[in-house]
Amino acid sequence: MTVPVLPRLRARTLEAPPQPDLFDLLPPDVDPATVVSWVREGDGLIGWGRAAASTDDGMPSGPDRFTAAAQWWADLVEATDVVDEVNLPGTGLVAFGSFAFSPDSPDLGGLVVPRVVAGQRDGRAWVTSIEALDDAGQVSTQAGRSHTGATTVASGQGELADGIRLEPGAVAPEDWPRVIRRAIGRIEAGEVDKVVLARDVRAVADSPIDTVALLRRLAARYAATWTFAVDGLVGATPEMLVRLQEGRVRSRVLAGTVRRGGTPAPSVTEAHPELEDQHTPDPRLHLVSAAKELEEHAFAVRSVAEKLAPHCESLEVPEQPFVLELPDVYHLATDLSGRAADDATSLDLAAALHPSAAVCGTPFADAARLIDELEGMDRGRYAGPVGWLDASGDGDWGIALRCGQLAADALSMRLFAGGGIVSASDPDAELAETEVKLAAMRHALGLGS
Ligand SMILES: C=C(O[C@H]1C=CC=C(C(=O)O)[C@@H]1O)C(=O)O
Repeated sequence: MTVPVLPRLRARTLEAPPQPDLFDLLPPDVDPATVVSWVREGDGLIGWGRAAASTDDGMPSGPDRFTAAAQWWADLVEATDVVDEVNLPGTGLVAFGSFAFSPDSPDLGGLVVPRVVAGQRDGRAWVTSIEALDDAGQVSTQAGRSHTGATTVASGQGELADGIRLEPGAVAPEDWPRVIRRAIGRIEAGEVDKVVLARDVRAVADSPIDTVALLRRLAARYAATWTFAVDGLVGATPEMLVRLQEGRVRSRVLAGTVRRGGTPAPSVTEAHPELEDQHTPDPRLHLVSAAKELEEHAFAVRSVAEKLAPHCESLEVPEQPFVLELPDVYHLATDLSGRAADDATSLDLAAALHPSAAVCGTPFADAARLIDELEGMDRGRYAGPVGWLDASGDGDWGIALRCGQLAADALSMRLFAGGGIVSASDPDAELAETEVKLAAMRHALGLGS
């Protein structure tokens, strides 16, 4: 057995002036492959450089990927000297992470600690520099070369590669309705109640695709989502798997989608009196009244509530969903909140919740098997947890949706989109739903929405 030798780190957090745009702090010569992000409506965390990564230390694979990363983090926290003048969630030592959807994926993901993290929330801002120490407890020469000048305004960034084109992924779009029909057959045969199926599309470029350009475009158009980047996985997710901050637990569950501008059904529920004008061609009407959408949503909420409840002393689960408005789609959404009852970290909670019915299905083991059989691809870290945690265990973990995975040479990117399939699903509408969910990444790549 190889015992990983952890680096000794020193993390120092200082208060800093708030920034109109966190991405402006990225140094002009930043290595885009190291850029990490978790930003929503201007607040959040970004980072660059690499002080440590769980994958550098030989993490075990498969179902152990979360516990192995959690242990690595606990050991690293123990071995790090921290000076924190701000003391908020996200200050001091922070790791960003993303994890594979499936334990069988070759790309299992893990945690990464940047050299510099800049953060802001509610008018307070800070910069944390993280340096490796040598045996004598001095900053090592290599770490000394890291970027700490977080007030440098980045210039010359944000250029998109020319000539980006889209190519079919594992399943061609015209074949997708046939895959959905097979899934519906299996649902009707009683194998599963719901399965979430996803497809990929390849974006190919003539010159490297710039992570920072993608982030800036996503943050500008999808400000109400969490704009993320970890190890080349870049996107803007509207779904918060779990947030743990100062003992408070929250989760935003999404399931049930309609295109903005789609045709509504002519009925309404009491939960949305503002939609009572039945002559308004409002697609939200369809969302709040269609049995298919409500059923799909209820599956997803139940799966999160059941897994969160053992970790909470109280958990509020609203009876009715609300409609979340995004630039391209409306979603049915439910926000759950509670008080933590144990010492589970945000990463432990994310591991307990993954995979939720919003990305897998119910019952989950059968749905996972069906995904494997029908999708014909490895999801990689799409639909897995993505986010950050600090030394106290507080953190945010979203579900990696509306995203793409950059290839190591940055000359191509796999884009992903999926949807929940229940017995009442319409195969052609499901294809259209994946197309509209791909709009975020098409926009980020400068291909229109
Ligand atoms: C699987 C995806 O969306 C999930 C999240 C929100 C709504 C969903 C739906 O309505 O099917 C999906 O469960 C995706 O965006 O790739």
